[in-house]
Amino acid sequence: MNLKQLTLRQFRNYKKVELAFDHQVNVFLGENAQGKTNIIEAIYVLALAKSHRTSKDKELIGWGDEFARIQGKLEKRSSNLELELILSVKGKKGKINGLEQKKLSEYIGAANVVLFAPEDLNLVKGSPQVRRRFLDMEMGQISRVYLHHLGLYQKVLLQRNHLLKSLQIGKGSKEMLDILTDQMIVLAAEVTKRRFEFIKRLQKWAEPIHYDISRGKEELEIRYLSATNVSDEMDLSKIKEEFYQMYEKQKTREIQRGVTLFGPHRDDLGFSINGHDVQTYGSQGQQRTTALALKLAEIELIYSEIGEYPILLLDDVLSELDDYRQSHLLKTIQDRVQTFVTTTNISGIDQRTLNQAKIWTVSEGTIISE
Ligand SMILES: Nc1ncnc2c1ncn2[C@@H]1O[C@H](COP(=O)(O)OP(=O)(O)OP(=O)(O)O)[C@@H](O)[C@H]1O
Repeated sequence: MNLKQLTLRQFRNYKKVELAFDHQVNVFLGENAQGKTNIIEAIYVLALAKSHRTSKDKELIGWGDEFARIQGKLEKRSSNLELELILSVKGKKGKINGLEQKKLSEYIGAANVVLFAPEDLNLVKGSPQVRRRFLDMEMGQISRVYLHHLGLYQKVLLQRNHLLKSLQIGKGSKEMLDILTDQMIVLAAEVTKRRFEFIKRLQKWAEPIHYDISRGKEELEIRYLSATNVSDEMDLSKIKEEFYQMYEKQKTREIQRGVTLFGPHRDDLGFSINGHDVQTYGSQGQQRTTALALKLAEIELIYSEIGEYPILLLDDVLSELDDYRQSHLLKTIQDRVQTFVTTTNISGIDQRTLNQAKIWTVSEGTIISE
């Protein structure tokens, strides 16, 4: 999949910009705070209708402007694909080939991106929220059904939490709690089952990649961690049954605390190397290798799912990787994966990568190709 053209209108510090891409690798070079990440972010938002840096769409709209528009012309499976996303204070709308999509979940996934940013180096040791977000963003773009169930789960969870807050102060109906719990269990089971399956597939790709980057020394294992007794061997009905029993048992405690204490919104991912937990024992280098292996695995996984390589976005991360890790990255992208890179300093980038690249200079919201 290739992005051929990107047009921005009132997006962050870009009033109006139109860029045509005819190279496999595009490097955005510039000082700090000039708008390099904003370009990477625009491509990410074009594909996923969500930013990787903020949950507030308002921040994406240029200061003093009413709306922002991102348009992209892509080549996917040898045909043309036009995407358009409009963000305004009222909400956002997505168009595919000029047709407005009724739901954003129908828009997301038309284009696929994999982003690797400095905060991803924190994927292993950061908060569980970072890992859940990783799961949801990656799975969302390859499975509409997952996105659909996740959205419904979050809605019911919100209602249930409101009700638990009321019950905590002696208001609200316990019958209603049972109804919402039943609804939530169905969705929680769907989300959990799919996450188990995704982790299994990700593991299949990440393990050999990690083994390779660690020069045959390390075996990576990824686990889905749930505070409940569900496991990846269970079928959907068994998972539901487990959830049902657990929520029954925890009902009084949840009312006392006024919040839903268990479920996919509290789950996590665990990583181990040669049987030892990376979160606890991993060196910085091992965490980096794990994060890189996960990103490279994602690229392969998307290819295996949709038969097309995603677009790779590398935000200020190349200089964080040593030569050996960079050359692994290069091996993956070579002639296959269209890549957008931001950097403040070209010297941190492998010369072979630069040989295939077009360099764009970014300064105060203007972009010039060199
Ligand atoms: N909504 C907005 N409207 C206008 N300008 C904005 C908006 N949001 C951010 N900016 C501006 O965008 C610039 C930051 O751009 P960006 O985050 O892309 O920096 P960068 O070039 O990637 O820098 P660094 O190397 O430090 O990450 C800042 O000057 C900031 O003031």
